[in-house]
Amino acid sequence: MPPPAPSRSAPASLEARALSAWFGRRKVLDRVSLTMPAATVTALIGPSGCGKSTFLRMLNRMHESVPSAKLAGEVLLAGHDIYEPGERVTHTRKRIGMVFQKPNPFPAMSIADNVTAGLKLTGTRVSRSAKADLIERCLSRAGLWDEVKDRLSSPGSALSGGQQQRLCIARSLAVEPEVLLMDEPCSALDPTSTYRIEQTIHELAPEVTIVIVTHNMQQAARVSQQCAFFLASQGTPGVIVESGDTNQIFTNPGDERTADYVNGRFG
Ligand SMILES: Nc1ncnc2c1ncn2[C@@H]1O[C@H](COP(=O)(O)OP(=O)(O)OP(=O)(O)O)[C@@H](O)[C@H]1O
Repeated sequence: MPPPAPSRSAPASLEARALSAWFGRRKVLDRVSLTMPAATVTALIGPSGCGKSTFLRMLNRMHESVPSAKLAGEVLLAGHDIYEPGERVTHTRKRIGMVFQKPNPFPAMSIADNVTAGLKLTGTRVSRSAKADLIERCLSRAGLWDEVKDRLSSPGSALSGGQQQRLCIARSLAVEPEVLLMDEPCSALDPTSTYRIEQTIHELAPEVTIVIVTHNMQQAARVSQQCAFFLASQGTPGVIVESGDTNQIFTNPGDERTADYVNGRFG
């Protein structure tokens, strides 16, 4: 059994207000607004190139790390704009974690050290005695503890792709984020590993607000409570055509383009 220590952070709401994005002079998103309620899973869906990843990367200030990138608009985390002057990027990234498409554990670092790797980067102090508990708790929350508890000092590279992705989730959880962003976290994984990650998302959802980009419509339907459909038609910047309850988006969407996309008629 994992240690009983509860999560120190509570899930927070996230709200994008009129977010626009540019790469150089090219505008790729136009005034996109979306509320992502606390403790829910929001799936971002839409054809390739419509701006889903760019939108996701603006939610924790990763977009601005691209030299040519610009943005306008606001992102409210629990009501406060993360882009307000004086807001520190490291503080935002601690509160809003990210899991990428390709699992990226530190290959030579042990499984245990991978879990705690983010603590130093974000300036989070944990006593030596609390560290072991934290490692067990995060690996348990990421659904990996039972598979690795007897080999915590093995390198991260010794794990399968799906296990590596769950290790990355554990690493994100170690700094107790209030929101977890996931950019196609299963696209490099086999169906069994995908199923295991989806289970992990289900288990985490009450404790962490999750926003996930996925190309897999079945996955969006399985894991999310809310869905936003992005589209960029004929070279115009991406917009959200429709967002709302996942069940409604899949069974009774309000826009014909949404119906065509979720039914596989394009994209
Ligand atoms: N670093 C970059 N420099 C220049 N243009 C970029 C960069 N990253 C993305 N773009 C462009 O911005 C637009 C949106 O890309 P983005 O990756 O956000 O779309 P997406 O919907 O996530 O696509 P996919 O589903 O294929 O991952 C695309 O036209 C893309 O070519």
